[in-house]
Amino acid sequence: MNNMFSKAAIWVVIALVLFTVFKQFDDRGLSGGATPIAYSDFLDEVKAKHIKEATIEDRSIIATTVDGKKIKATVTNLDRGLIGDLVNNDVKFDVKQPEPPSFLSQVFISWFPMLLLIGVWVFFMRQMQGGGKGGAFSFGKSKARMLDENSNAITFADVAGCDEAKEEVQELVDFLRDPTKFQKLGGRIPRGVLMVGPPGTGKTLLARAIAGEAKVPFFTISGSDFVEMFVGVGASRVRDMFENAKKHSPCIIFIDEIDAVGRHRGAGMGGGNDEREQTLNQLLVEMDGFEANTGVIVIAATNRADVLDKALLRPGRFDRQVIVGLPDIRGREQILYVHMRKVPIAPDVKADVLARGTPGFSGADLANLVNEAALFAARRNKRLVEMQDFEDAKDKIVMGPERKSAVMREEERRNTAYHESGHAVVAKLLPKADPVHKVTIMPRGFALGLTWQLPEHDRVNMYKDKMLEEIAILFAGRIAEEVFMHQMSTGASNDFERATKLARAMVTRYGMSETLGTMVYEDAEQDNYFGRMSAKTVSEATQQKVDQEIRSILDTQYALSRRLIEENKAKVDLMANTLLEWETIDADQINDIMEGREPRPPKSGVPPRRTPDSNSGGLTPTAPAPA
Ligand SMILES: Nc1ncnc2c1ncn2[C@@H]1O[C@H](COP(=O)(O)OP(=O)(O)OP(=O)(O)O)[C@@H](O)[C@H]1O
Ligand SMILES: [Zn+2]
Repeated sequence: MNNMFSKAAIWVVIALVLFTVFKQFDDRGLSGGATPIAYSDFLDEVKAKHIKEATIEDRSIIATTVDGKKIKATVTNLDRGLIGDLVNNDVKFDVKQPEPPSFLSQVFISWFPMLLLIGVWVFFMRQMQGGGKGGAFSFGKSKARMLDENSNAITFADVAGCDEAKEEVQELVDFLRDPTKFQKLGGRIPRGVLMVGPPGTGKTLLARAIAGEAKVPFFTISGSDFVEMFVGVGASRVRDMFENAKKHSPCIIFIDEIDAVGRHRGAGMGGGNDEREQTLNQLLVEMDGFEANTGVIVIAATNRADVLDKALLRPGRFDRQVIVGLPDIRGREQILYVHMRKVPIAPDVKADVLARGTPGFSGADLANLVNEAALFAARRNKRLVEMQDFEDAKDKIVMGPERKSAVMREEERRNTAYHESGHAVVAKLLPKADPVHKVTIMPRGFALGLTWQLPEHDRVNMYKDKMLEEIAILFAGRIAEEVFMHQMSTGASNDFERATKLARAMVTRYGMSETLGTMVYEDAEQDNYFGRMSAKTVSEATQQKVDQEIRSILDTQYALSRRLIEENKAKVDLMANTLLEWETIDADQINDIMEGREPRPPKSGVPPRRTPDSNSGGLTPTAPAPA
């Protein structure tokens, strides 16, 4: 935007210069070449009879001396004696009417402000319409940078440690390679993919790798480039970018930091940001306007999906999410290998040891680690980068101010490890619970860790026993924290909320309560003009009974869960310590632990697909929508 101001400023300066030049020409002529002197000196000259002739014009008097010099002075009409002096001293003089300003400068003076206004107006109109192609008015042009298929050499081999994400985007590659073939087979292609993950986890890298694998052009732009001070610029940039992309299809448009434009609308009370809203609307319009065969895929990256406008996430827009989380221990090892290829590494360097010592590091941090280590080695005049250099680089990064908050604090990791172990052990012990498939303490979204259970059958009905067990499993995380860490974290609040909802649904919807019977005590919530309200269909007394019943379900399950944790302390402890070491453990290791054996080391490989759930302190299957 500075750009635009400086351009406007240049025009103003040019106009002013022209103006003064005209003015100069005007002043020339008569007085040209005369030496200005003080009025008193002029009077002295007159009295000394040095003046031959004089011309009085408006406020100035121009005179020629006897020796032919030209002088001028400013007169004042206070001096009523001037004419007398001139006559008495034999000066030949003349009085002239002030000359009207020249035609040119007259026009200029009267029209200049008008012209300026018109100029400014045209300027804004042009960029509002986004028509400002080329020339000085290119603000509406897209700022997207294009990498064509030849200059983008990134492939999946450069992206390490996020196999799940790679697997999820493989389909996009297949589509981009040959869109028409894909369509003949009836594949439904997502137009928009949202990559969600913390900073530096390789979202940009992965998007580039998709383009690289498919050998298609890659357009990249940051959400903040759209948000300009002037209304309409962002929208026209979006339009321009899509036009451009369609010409190069099949291709990828990558929008980094989509939250800069995509925050839900009307969030800022009192007007909000019109510009951003317009830009967002334009983006939605463009995405809706794609024909299915356009062959343009829009990939957007954000580290917070929760702040995005819901309209962006609707079908046909960014309806697919790919989670790019922080790498776990295996992932970190692989990322280190990728970056170590670029520097000469001494044989004593152990990537697996480094991976273990860098919990919470993102891909970008690890790339930085290798880089810093190489710098240490260079400063020490070594030919190869040794383990010591890596250790020093790691200390530097961990100690560095920018990393302190991001590297998971040890205390928090321990807490998460016990929390997740609690969920997992109780889930393993309860007969009807779904098998525990994987446990991790890698933070993802808002969750510090996750426990995955895979349902054996598709879930149609939830039976009462199973629901009760589920409540016990939900409680187990917090209980384990209490028992082992003697503290309670906020990570469990979501677990509690879900447990309560489940219990409430059992009593009021599914009629599973013995004391209250099978009557349904709650109407479905209704949407009315004032928002959501549930119609009251039960009496105060019944309502109290309902609350009591919910309370009693929760209490019983809490007690059950607590007993199981207390009786199986050794297992919870072993699992937590295994998690602290490996960060993610799978079904085999979990079984080892439950049978009291030392868990086998993890095998690397692609874990099965999962559904991301970003708002829980641990994922256990959700009940059939107790809204
Ligand atoms: N999974 C990975 N494998 C290899 N290198 C990685 C990986 N993740 C990150 N890196 C390194 O970190 C650098 C920065 O990553 P990138 O810009 O893709 O992160 P990002 O998720 O887009 O971050 P941001 O949210 O800050 O834009 C990459 O250029 C690469 O060198
Ligand atoms: Zn939990």
